Amino acid sequence: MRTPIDRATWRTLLGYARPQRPTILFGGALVLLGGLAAAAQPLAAKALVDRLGSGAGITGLLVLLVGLALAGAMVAMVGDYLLERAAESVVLVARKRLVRRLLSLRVPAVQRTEPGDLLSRFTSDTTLLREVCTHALVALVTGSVTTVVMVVMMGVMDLVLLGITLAVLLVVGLLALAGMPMIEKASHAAQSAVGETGARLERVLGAFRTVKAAGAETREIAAIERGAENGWRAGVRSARWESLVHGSNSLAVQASFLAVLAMGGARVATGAISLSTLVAFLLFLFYLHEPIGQLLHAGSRLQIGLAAVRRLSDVDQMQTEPLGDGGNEVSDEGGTRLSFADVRFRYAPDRPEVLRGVSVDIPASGMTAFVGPSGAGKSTLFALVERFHEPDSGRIQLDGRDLADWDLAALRARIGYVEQDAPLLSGSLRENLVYGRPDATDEEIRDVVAQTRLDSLVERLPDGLDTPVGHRGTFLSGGERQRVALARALLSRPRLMLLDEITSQLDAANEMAIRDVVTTAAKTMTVLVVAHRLSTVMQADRIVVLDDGTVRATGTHDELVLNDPLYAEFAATQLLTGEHVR
Ligand SMILES: Nc1ncnc2c1ncn2[C@@H]1O[C@H](COP(=O)(O)OP(=O)(O)OP(=O)(O)O)[C@@H](O)[C@H]1O
Repeated sequence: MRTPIDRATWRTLLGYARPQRPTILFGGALVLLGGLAAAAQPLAAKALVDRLGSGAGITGLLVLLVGLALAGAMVAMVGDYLLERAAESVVLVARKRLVRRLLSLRVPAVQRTEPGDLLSRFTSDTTLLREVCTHALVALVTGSVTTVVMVVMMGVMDLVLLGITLAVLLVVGLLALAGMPMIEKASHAAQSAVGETGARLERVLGAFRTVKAAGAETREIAAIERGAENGWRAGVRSARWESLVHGSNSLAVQASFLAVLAMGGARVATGAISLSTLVAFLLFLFYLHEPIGQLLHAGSRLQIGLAAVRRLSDVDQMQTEPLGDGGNEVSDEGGTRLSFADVRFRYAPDRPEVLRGVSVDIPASGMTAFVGPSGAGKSTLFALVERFHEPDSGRIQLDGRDLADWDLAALRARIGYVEQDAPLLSGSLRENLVYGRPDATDEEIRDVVAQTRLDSLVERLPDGLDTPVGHRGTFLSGGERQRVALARALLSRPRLMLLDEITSQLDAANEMAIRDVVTTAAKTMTVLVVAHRLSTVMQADRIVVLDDGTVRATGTHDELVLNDPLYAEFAATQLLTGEHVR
């Protein structure tokens, strides 16, 4: 039963093939020509038998037969190459389209997915389009045309024998039609299982040390094997239906061959048809095997392709945003004003409200520290400024303009963001440093490396700045990662700097140095820090105390200690320090 979704899937499938239309049409025409050349062979054979009977010369005909066979094969070969080429191009276009789509996804959309599953769509599902968009589509056309031509020829030979043939073929056709949707369903299940296994594997490799430390290898292997077995089962189910559909072709041709042989023999005996007609008819029947096989194969491949298109189209349904276009915009314009007015936000409708009416104005210069208990919503505020998420209500304004009115790339280009845990990207230290500003000069790099006290690390590394940092920066210590992340943000010279607990893993000497760097930075840009250390908090020009999604108080450390007993207690008991609260 075809539904509108199926039609949409079909349209998408054809959309993948559309850019390759000229090559597919030309290649398909050549393949069709090759097929027709093969179809003409029985006619030449019939003439040969007739001439043999009448004792006439057959050399010319033989040359024609050989010529036909050779020309047909050559033309089909070129056509095949063109289709293969188009097939590769289809995969390339599908991958380019998908990668643009994936990188355009909004943060919450990606957070709801499993990266491993998205990866399998890129690597595995696009490959399945290869054959489907070209060979299968062409085979559908060439198979149909060749079948029709052959059937007409066979009708010209003898209508009775054609009637017998068609009756047998009808049975096969019905069988095949019944099997097709099953192939699509099983193939979709097989691909989904590949995605699930990929996701599970990504989970393990992403937290490999945790898996090892927990001794969970055997459990994880079992889970991944179960997923792989599910994929195998679905693949076997698909293979079963495919063999049934393909096998029915041989069955049909053989059954009709026998029926035509018996009936044809009787008709030759009664003189209703000549022997050469029977031979030609049987040859047609024999050749018919090929286009029908093509049709059935194309049909089943198309089902597999439709399943892949469905999985690729899932990504099209996910929320996207405009792409960033380069890196940070270096600015010497100074800081930027930021204000939150009654901002409310929850991560999902079924989640509790994280921000419950946050209002605060942050002037264009100096350092503002956000403090508060774990889960108060500090990092969430930063995520809203970066527009990773949109507030449910209220307004956030940058330089007096609603964030929603900013061009997203321009907005993010003004912000330097060092997230909690400071994850790095695999690649060299240099690549990580210039990630937000690929055009940074060596001198600028040297400068931030010195500021963030990374120079001694660079000296120690075997290839200096060009030493790889490992997946997510695992070759570096937590404190080094934090300093690299800060250096990266500083190099971008943003107007607004968001620093989320960037000193949590630093020793006292490094922390002091970094604090000085941040204080200096706060002279030329707006710096917002989430801080758990009293020393950082005391350095701030103003402190915003967040508690349970609301602003409890704002002021300097001294003001707050005097006016807000809860802050005083919090500073004394919860901020990490050896220092005493004045
Ligand atoms: N992506 C997310 N999806 C759903 N809930 C989330 C998500 N991120 C954070 N939360 C929840 O939102 C609340 C606020 O988290 P947030 O990270 O903003 O707190 P925080 O004040 O920065 O805490 P910490 O000091 O521990 O970093 C927490 O209860 C957290 O569980």
